[in-house]
Amino acid sequence: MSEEITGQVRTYVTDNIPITLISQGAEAVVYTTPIHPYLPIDDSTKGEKYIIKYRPHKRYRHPSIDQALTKHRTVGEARLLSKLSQIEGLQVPKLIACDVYNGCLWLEFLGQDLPQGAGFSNLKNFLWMHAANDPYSNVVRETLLKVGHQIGLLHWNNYTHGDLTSSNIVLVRSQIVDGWEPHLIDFGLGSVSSMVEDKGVDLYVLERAIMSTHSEFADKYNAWIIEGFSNVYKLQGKAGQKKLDELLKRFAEVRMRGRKRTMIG
Ligand SMILES: Nc1ncnc2c1ncn2[C@@H]1O[C@H](COP(=O)(O)OP(=O)(O)OP(=O)(O)O)[C@@H](O)[C@H]1O
Repeated sequence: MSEEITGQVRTYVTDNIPITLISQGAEAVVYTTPIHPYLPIDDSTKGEKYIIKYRPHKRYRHPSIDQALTKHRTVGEARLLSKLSQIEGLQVPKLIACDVYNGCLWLEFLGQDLPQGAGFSNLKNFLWMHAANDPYSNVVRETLLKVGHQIGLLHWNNYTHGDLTSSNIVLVRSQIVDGWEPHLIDFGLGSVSSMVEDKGVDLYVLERAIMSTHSEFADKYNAWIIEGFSNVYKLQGKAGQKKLDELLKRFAEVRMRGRKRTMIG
């Protein structure tokens, strides 16, 4: 199946653009390529990597519905990314190109391999790497505060992610200090929303993701994320504090509902 999909992507991007499969998820197939779609191959692009995210056709859907849905989701993600990149301080991949008709997005590649063979630098692997020797180290705390800050900026500006897992938070080594800069990726289910419910669900999804992979340290990790998140709202004065209280209340309600569901099954 993936061979067939890769063949399809090759016809869209042309044969002289090498692509390497890095992920095949429920919605999309993701490749890296060393070629920028518009810039020449010279010193400025040498050694760079770019992402091609492709939404394959779903055979079970009627072709015209499938095409409309693919177009809708590709445009939706591209539009959202370009709006989010205008929010000061919010870190998301840059949108490079968008082939709406064929369902392809070209994005900035973010992240790198973690030291000690700990895998790609998403939040999940980063926490695994630290779990073994120093789970509550300063770098873990600082990084989780920054993760919370990123989500706070997203929510304060009335956007939601829709699939906020620890794999959808990519860490990039800071150029300025000795630390990591979290970036939010995968806005396929993202939306413009001022609803506390949507925001509460985002926070709950991430809390669950951290609990399921790092249960021993999850209370502290989640508290640091919420601390970073809350700081964004508190900076907005009284209005921010009011919104924060409302949001955290709803988050607690979402969590309660989730618990009941788990107990009942
Ligand atoms: N801009 C990026 N930079 C680096 N890696 C990326 C980038 N975008 C996606 N990836 C990699 O590809 C994986 C899948 O991407 P993404 O989550 O956007 O697709 P998806 O099909 O919606 O995934 P899933 O169905 O697994 O949620 C990511 O977990 C990440 O490892």
